[in-house]
Amino acid sequence: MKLEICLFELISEALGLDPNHLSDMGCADGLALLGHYYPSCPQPELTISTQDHTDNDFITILQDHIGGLKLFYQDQWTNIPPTPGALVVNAKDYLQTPPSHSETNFIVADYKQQVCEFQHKVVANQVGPRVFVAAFFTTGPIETLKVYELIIELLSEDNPVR
Ligand SMILES: O=C(O)CCC(=O)C(=O)O
Ligand SMILES: [Fe+2]
Repeated sequence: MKLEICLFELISEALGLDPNHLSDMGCADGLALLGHYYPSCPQPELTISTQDHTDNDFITILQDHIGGLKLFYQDQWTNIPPTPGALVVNAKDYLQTPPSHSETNFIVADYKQQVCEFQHKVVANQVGPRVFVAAFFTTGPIETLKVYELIIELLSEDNPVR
């Protein structure tokens, strides 16, 4: 099974949906790849980070064996520790990675409680270069008139549309 299909199955199940729900919606239909090269930096403390941002996609899959990725969580910037051989799954709106679970690099937040804007950035590092390919699951580059609607199964009186 392809990794992205497996991930969207796990996310669907964690949200209490049918395992195929997110794939059937088309979340895995578009893939954009971006090569990243962060050179080693002799004085990281004098260097600004990348712009903080959220990814405009369903999920992003990253690898990080060096460190530098920071996530804005509970009003503070938190390091995402590098884990050789692991994949970091970064998600906009559907997921969240609480620091207490970050060693797993993949944790599903309660969509019903919180739909989060997932701000993150990358800071400079003395170690490097940090080189990898980021995989963005997005239908942005595909010409389509498809409209992604709310997942009504996740809405209730306690969790209305915000
Ligand atoms: O380099 C990283 O760890 C993250 C890169 C990133 O945030 C992005 O490509 O959107
Ligand atoms: Fe990003």
